[in-house]
Amino acid sequence: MQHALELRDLTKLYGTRTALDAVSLTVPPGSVVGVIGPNGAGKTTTMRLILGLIRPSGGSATVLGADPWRAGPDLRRRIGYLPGELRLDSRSTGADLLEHFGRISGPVDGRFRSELVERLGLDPSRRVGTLSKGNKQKLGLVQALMHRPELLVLDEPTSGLDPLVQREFLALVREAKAGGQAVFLSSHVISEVQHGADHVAVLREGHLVRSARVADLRDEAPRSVRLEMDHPLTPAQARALDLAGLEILTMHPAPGTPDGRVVVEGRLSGSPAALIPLVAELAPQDVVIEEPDLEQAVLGLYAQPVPVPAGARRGR
Ligand SMILES: Nc1ncnc2c1ncn2[C@@H]1O[C@H](COP(=O)(O)OP(=O)(O)OP(=O)(O)O)[C@@H](O)[C@H]1O
Repeated sequence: MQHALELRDLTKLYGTRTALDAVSLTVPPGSVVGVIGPNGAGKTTTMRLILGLIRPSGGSATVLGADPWRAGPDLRRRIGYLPGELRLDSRSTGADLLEHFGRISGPVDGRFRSELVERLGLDPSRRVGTLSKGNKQKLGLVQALMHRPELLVLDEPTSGLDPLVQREFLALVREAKAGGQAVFLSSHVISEVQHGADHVAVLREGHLVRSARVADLRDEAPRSVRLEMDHPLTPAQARALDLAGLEILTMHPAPGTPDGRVVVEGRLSGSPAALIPLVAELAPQDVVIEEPDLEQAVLGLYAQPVPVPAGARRGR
């Protein structure tokens, strides 16, 4: 199957500063890849390279089988792009702008455009200059989605949107995916990537520090565990729990329990399968095993040392 998007050792230098260093990544049709990373990680640079707005210093981006730097408007029409900073003519109404973008990226199915406007709650009769940040963002999303492009490139798509509209956006992403469209989105919001993407790419200082299925990253993420017991753990019991992957962080008397209950708090790495029978044997009064904390897993990647640069290549 041909990938909708294929980055191979993609590198971008601004002067001597390496904004992106040998990043390789693929996005098959009908899938959603979320790229996440701290400020300045290279997310926007990657998107601008995919759009052919800037030229790579090394490596390549292949977008729907073409080189975006050399391709013309025909390729552009097959992509829906939401830039991080929308620059729109403030005197035009939303409807005028959608007409205008439709002429460039069309053909546009008018009924689908109206559906998007309605689902995102956009008032297209208002002049852009009078719209709030979130309402401008809705306009940007409608123009990116309305021609049902084969590839969607969305830079921080939910920025400024209220939670209900965010939810609608995630539903639209799921529908796009089900219809075979490929989606490449950037986000600072880990939960958005968790709920919207199949695959996550973590960028840091221009390096791809992790590329994994969201489900795999989630399985590896730590979970908080809390046991409430009527006796403290013996050293042998603590060792057994440790061997099952539970790092015990605290063990203290439970507040508000005069009968001497003890609360054990710990962090579990990996699956709880080995832990559960041990916990059952301890017969605790209460057990809480939290959902895996993807945010902790990703923030951990932000903090790790960046690999030694592979050596950015100039020229093509
Ligand atoms: N036109 C430019 N000239 C020089 N340096 C640039 C330019 N654009 C980006 N950079 C630098 O490239 C690096 C990557 O920037 P980029 O905007 O791609 O990051 P980002 O991940 O999108 O960050 P943010 O989350 O803050 O939007 C940064 O160090 C940035 O300062």
